[in-house]
Amino acid sequence: MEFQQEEAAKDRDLVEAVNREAGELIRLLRCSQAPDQVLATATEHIQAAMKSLAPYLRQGEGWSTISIASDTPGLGWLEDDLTRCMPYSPVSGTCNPVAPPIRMWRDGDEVRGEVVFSPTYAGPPNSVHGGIIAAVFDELLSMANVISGNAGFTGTLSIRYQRHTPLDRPIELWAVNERTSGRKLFCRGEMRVDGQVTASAEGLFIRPATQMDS
Ligand SMILES: CCCCCCCC/C=C\CCCCCCCC(=O)SCCNC(=O)CCNC(=O)[C@H](O)C(C)(C)COP(=O)(O)OP(=O)(O)OC[C@H]1O[C@@H](n2cnc3c(N)ncnc32)[C@H](O)[C@@H]1OP(=O)(O)O
Repeated sequence: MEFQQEEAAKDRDLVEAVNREAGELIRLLRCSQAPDQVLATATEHIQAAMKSLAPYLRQGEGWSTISIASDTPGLGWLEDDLTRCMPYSPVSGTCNPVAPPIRMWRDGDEVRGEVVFSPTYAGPPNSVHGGIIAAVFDELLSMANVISGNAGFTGTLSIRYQRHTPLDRPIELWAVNERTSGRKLFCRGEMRVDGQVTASAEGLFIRPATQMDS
C-alpha cells in the first residue's frame, strides 16, 4: 500500500466531528440487533470509509495522548476545557473515537466534570464497567495534577466502588491534588450521581526524575 504525504487536516471541528460519529457508530454496533443483510451493508460502508482513510495512516513511534505520532506539541490546556490537554486520550480525547463524551474544567484548585456513559461502557447490568471507572479516575486525577502545575505518571491508583455507577445518566466528576511531596503527587477524586458518591479514588503519581523521562 502506498502512503500519501498529504497535508494533515486543519479543521479541528471536522476531526472532532468524524471521531464523534465513529463513537456513535461503536454505540450502534454495540446496542443494535440488526438483521444479517443490514450488517453486511454496514460492513461495506465501513470498509469504504477505511479505504479512504488508509492512505493517510501516520507512521512512526511516540504515539501518546498528546500527539498522534512523534511531533509532541507539549502539555497545554484550556481552563474551561481540560480535555484539550490530551486530545488523543482513549479516556477523554475528542480526537479518539473510543473515548466517552467527558467534559472537564478547572474550578479553582479542583477539577470538575461530567460524563454520560452509553452502553458501550457497560459492565454489571445497567452500570458502568469498573475498569472504565478506573480509567476515568486515572485521567481525572492526572488533570488535577496538571492544573496544580505538576504532572506525573500513575504510580498507584486505588478505587473504592461504593455503588453501581449508572449508564445513560450524568455522572459528576471531581478531583483535587491534595499535596505534593518531592516527586510524589497525591490526589483524590469522586464520581457522584445526584450528589451521591458512587465511586472514589486515591492516586499517587510520580513526576519523572528528569525531563528525559517524560
Ligand atoms: C499527565 C501525565 C504527564 C506525565 C509527564 C509528561 C509526559 C507527557 C506525555 C504524555 C501524556 C501522559 C498521559 C497520562 C495519562 C494518565 C496517566 C497514566 O496513565 S500514566 C501510565 C501508567 N503509569 C505508568 O506507566 C508508570 C510506569 N512506572 C514508571 O514509569 C516508574 O515506575 C515511575 C515513574 C512511576 C517511578 O519511577 P522512578 O524511577 O521515577 O521512581 P523511583 O525513583 O524509583 O521512586 C521515587 C519515589 O516514588 C515511589 N514510587 C515509585 N513508584 C511507585 C509506585 N508505582 N507506587 C507508589 N510509589 C512509588 C518510590 O518508592 C520512591 O519513594 P521514596 O522517595 O523512596 O519515598
